Amino acid sequence: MTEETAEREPAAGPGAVVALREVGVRRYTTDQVILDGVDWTVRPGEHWALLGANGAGKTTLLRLLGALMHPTTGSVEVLGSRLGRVDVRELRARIGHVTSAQRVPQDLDAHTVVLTGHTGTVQPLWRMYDEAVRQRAHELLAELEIKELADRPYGVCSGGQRARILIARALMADPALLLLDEPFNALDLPSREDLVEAMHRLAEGRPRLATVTVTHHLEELSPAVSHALLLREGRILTRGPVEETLTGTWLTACFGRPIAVNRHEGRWWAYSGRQGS
Ligand SMILES: Nc1ncnc2c1ncn2[C@@H]1O[C@H](COP(=O)(O)OP(=O)(O)OP(=O)(O)O)[C@@H](O)[C@H]1O
Repeated sequence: MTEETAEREPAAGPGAVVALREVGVRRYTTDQVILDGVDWTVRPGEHWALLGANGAGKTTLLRLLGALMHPTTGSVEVLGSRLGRVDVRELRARIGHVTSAQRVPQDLDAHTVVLTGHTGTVQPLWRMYDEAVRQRAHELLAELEIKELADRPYGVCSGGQRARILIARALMADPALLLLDEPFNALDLPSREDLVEAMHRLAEGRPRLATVTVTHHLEELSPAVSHALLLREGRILTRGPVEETLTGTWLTACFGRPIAVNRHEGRWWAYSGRQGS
């Protein structure tokens, strides 16, 4: 099995949330190839898991989707706008991007952090938040089941609570595309399960929302995850419906060691046997 087994992507057609064609990213300083030949379409209502070993290019791919960088070669279309031909600030405002790189003043309370999602700012712009906007922030906290955190400083919230606050913040713009870069990082088991459940509910309540989640662990995927893209050394190994892509064979190829995969009631788990056993 080689990279060439990733068949060519059919034309995206109108209405695609994301359409990447022959995308390459290269570092000019070192000439390092970070992404190469990436063809990918995400459609409304699809929920993608983005998997690959450390350094495979997952975060870079997510940054392209978030209009935070441009490709070196190929074309990136997000929400109908082609990068390079559009005001990226306007485009970014329509994309929800949850990443640990998000700067959040630690003394802001959770409700205010969510409000900053309305303006896409680090600090609150109070004159921009009317009663309806404030109410919406409360509703999103309630939807993520953290309404009791409204007045709590972000800095004292736990990792799982922060993840949900940042998701609520990202949803303030009512995005058609939600990007999540390792949202489960460092969560304990109950927090992980709460977040998996929250992601599931979110998907069910928003039939046209598309999501892309970078993760290292299949256990973190909600039953709503419909598709997966597996990256290896900057190239797509395989992409498509989870039934076809989240298999022991593909994950073994992706991570370079034997991996067995199981699924039960929509949830996944994976483990690696001893080499050669
Ligand atoms: N700004 C940069 N300057 C130099 N190299 C970079 C830069 N950004 C990414 N890279 C390199 O590109 C490769 C892919 O990085 P990326 O962060 O996209 O991988 P990843 O799959 O998200 O990894 P991880 O699972 O470890 O987070 C790595 O080798 C990384 O060192």
